[in-house]
Amino acid sequence: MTRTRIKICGITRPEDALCAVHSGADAIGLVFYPPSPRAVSIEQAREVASVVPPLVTLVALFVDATAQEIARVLESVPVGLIQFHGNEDAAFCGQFHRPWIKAIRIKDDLDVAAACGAYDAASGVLLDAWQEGVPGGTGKTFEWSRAEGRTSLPVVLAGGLNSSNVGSAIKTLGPWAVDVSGGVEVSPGIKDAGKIEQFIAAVRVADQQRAEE
Ligand SMILES: O=C(O)c1ccccc1NCC(=O)[C@H](O)[C@H](O)COP(=O)(O)O
Repeated sequence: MTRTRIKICGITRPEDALCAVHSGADAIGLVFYPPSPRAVSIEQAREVASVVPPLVTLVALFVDATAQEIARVLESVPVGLIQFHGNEDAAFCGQFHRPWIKAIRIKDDLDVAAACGAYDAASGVLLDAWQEGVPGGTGKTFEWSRAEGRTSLPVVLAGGLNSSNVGSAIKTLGPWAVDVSGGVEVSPGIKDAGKIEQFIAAVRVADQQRAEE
């Protein structure tokens, strides 16, 4: 049975990281983008990292940060994967000797195959909703079928997911992983244990249904 991997993004507190991990999350996302209400400092990130056990991936998310800013985080925080969420090109993303994924925001007129193809050296692409002036964490979905068969890279599906819609998202696209932030929150950056558990349970139900098809 394919087990859809689960990333809980925008974690700011160790207790939320622990809750996500104990509920079955595979990855914890830390937002290093100061304008975000979910942004963490290096100190906060280290506190979160200190409770994350081995074999759970800590993902550091940047939006058009400088190479120096990114290097400073990588020196201090045990980051397993970098998520680039801005206008970074593939050469920039590849310079940190760390696995990385690139967020592709699905605007109406976007050629999804070409946009993903520009990052074929990535470990995967994170497909997210597009909203003018908001680089991520929008709480919005996009038309998942638009991404069907458009890339051979592993797909991390994001954007407006929650326990009610993640099952149909998995059924439509069969992504390698799903990513959620707002759908498991009480308020930006503060996660809800019950919502995390429900989200992960919904992913497992969808996995089971796919296996039985
Ligand atoms: O979460 C943020 O505030 C954020 C800000 C700027 C760029 C990216 C951001 N989050 C990226 C994520 O990985 C989110 O999980 C993804 O966009 C989905 O968010 P949501 O729609 O709230 O589930």
